[in-house]
Amino acid sequence: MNAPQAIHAAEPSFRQSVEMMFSRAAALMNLSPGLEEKIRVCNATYIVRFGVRLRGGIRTFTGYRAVHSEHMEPAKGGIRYALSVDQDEVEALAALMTYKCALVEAPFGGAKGGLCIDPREWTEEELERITRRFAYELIKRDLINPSQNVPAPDMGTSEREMAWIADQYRRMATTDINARACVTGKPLTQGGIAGRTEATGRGIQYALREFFRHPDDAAAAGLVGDLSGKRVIVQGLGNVGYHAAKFLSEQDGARIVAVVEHDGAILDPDGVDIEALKTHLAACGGVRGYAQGTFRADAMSALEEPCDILIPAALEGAIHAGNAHRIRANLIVEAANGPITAAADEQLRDRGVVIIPDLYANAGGVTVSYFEWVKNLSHIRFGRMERRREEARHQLLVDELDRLGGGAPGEGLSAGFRQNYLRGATELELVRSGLDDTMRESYQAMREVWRSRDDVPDLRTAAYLVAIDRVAESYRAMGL
Ligand SMILES: NC(=O)c1ccc[n+]([C@@H]2O[C@H](COP(=O)([O-])OP(=O)(O)OC[C@H]3O[C@@H](n4cnc5c(N)ncnc54)[C@H](O)[C@@H]3O)[C@@H](O)[C@H]2O)c1
Repeated sequence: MNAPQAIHAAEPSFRQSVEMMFSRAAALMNLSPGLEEKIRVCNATYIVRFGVRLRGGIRTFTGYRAVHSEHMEPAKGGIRYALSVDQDEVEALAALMTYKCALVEAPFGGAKGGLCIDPREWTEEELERITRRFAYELIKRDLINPSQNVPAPDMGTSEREMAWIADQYRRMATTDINARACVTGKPLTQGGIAGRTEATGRGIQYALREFFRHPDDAAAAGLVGDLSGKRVIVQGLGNVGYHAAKFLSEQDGARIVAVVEHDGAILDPDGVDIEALKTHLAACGGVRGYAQGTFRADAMSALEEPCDILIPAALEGAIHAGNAHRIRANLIVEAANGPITAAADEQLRDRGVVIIPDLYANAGGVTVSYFEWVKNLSHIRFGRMERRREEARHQLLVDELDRLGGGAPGEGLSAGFRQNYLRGATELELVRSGLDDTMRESYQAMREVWRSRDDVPDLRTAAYLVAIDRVAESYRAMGL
């Protein structure tokens, strides 16, 4: 993985940037200073250095697991493999997980982990040994545990690493009947759920559809109509960027006019063929050499091309004080975590660019992870099954989802999800409808605050207000 080129040298760190966004919203609330600080700071970060015997001798790696909040347990958040990983980064990402889960009402605290490693340097067999060793360190300290701390994939990791982690946990916690729920984003054969791999990109699609269902919101960005024909630039054709670009171009008629990757950008005003480029990327390790469109070696400058919608889906700090004034998109959807620094955020807002914030935009992953976790804990298939025999257990699962969602039976699930569940939809249909409902409802909650309060300047502040209020309420209710 490339070291990030982002976060402008003169700007605050990623964690400070998240804290600034938090504080901007908190200033509009009546939190006691003590409670505000309690919510803002990261509870604990575990740092481990471990050696693994690999080709060329013993290599030492540094890994992290930050737990930002435990107002609900388990704490939830991905594990990242990248050279950018450090304490500041995992704490920023863990904080975002707290607020994200609160916004989409996934009943979790916030966590994040990472290993400072370039996964491309190692063979699959070596990566398995490194991953199992890292998992061992975290499992020993209950930093991977179905009821306390549940990782998922993030940048540089996928269902493959999650399967190794789940297996490592199963071997170490042999009597834990809920072992499969120790990690989400697993392969289907290992207790995963249909639609998890695509979930974050799918969530971006649902978020954008919901945005364009509100002509006033689109107008605020100077846009009309729906997604059809909109020019889109995507940065990062990994899990999130690929699925978002694929769904938007194949199902909504959007035109992907540029894809920005670590080794350059492909520009094509007629629309990049996402499948073909993805195949090239997988085979060649980059976009250089792709036959269609125009290749540009200065990848970052491609973010500044004119477009309707910019989707940064790679690293934090991609849009910073040094390039924000050159961004020509009307609407930016933060598929990555923290792709816009606090300083750039203000510049863009002053210029009338609308930003759909990370807390909301990329919450599809954790939403479907929540479904997977519940499926693992309930030990029944999630979706179509033999109705009569399973009916009672179905009802139990529906009630349990309601309860975990914070409501009495019948209150916590949206009507669409409940209806699909009870008609015996397939797992994939169920996951997609549950995700769609979540993205719609969370948008409404955020929008309501944005539109109803003069002192709330943008969707990001609104998202933080909703999230902080829910976390504060949880702390107030349980006592500190
Ligand atoms: N995977 C998820 O479910 C999920 C959920 C929520 C948020 N996110 C966030 O989305 C972002 C991407 O995660 P992912 O899972 O898609 O990662 P990934 O590892 O699958 O893909 C990242 C992509 O970005 C590219 N990239 C790396 N450096 C780059 C650079 N300098 N310029 C342009 N492209 C570059 C990589 O080549 C790769 O194609 C991260 O910020 C992550 O935290 C991921």
